[in-house]
Amino acid sequence: MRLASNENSFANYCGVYRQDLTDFSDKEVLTPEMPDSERESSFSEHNTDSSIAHEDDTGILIDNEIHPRIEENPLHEIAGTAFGLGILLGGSFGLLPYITFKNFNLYLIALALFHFLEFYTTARFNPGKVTSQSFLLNNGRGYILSHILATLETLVECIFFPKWKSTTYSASHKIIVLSGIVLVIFGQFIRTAAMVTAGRSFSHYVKTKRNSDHELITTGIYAWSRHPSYLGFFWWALGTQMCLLNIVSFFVFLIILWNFFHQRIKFEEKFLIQFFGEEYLRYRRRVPVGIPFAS
Ligand SMILES: C[S@@+](CC[C@H](N)C(=O)[O-])C[C@H]1O[C@@H](n2cnc3c(N)ncnc32)[C@H](O)[C@@H]1O
Repeated sequence: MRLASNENSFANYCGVYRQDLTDFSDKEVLTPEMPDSERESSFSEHNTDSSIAHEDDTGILIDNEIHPRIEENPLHEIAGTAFGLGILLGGSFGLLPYITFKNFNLYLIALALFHFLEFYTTARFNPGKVTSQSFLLNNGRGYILSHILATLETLVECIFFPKWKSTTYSASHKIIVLSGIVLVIFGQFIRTAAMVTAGRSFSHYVKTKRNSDHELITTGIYAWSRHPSYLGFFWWALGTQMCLLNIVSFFVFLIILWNFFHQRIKFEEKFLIQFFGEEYLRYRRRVPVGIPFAS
């Protein structure tokens, strides 16, 4: 007999509202990687029970730890989003020869790839939790505003300070851009590796109740950093701004992200200590986060 989880019941996404990170109420918080997006689902009583059998109309028992729930995965929406990201990726590649400041194309490629991989990795390694929201495009106002700021800064500086955005870089420009590209690749790798390693223990929500399939992960990339997906996102985001030579956005991203992850880690670890007790405390003493001075 197969088991089903209602963790991602459709209702979870219907009542999204903001929550202070210090409010440790009996809810689950969406994992947006930027501030202003501390939303949580109005989880119902189903939210942590992964051992409820679920029968479909034909009487077949469905294991929702393994199979995505169709009502949370509108296929037309997923196909449309994937198509849009593909167009962004392909268009940015295709226009490379025609754009003077090619770094912007690289930024769009990194962005398209990041959001595609969020969904793909969840679908592949954590299918019971995949939903159309797993692209993480709806990652909060702060996230969207930050990328709008980055795009505006790029445009404004391309128009008014073309030398700063020149493609014939000075040595310092070259070092900044190359370091940015390395950070984007490194950050994406760490982020995806974390999602693959954590598998079903990973969720785009901070769990405030332990699921039956939630195990403490301390191996692989989690042996090096205890919050590798946050670490990866942090460096990825800063890397994009270095690649764009965006000074203002770089510092805005740095301040916002550092504050956010500092708070988020404290919040998340309170629950991890509740779930895993001494085992987590020992792990916390042994393994650093990797984001400088964060928790
Ligand atoms: C978006 S994931 C982020 C995981 C981790 N903070 C990271 O950066 O890789 C959030 C969920 O992962 C869970 N989590 C965090 N660290 C974990 C670990 N070492 N083992 C298992 N689950 C973990 C938390 O309970 C939370 O529900």
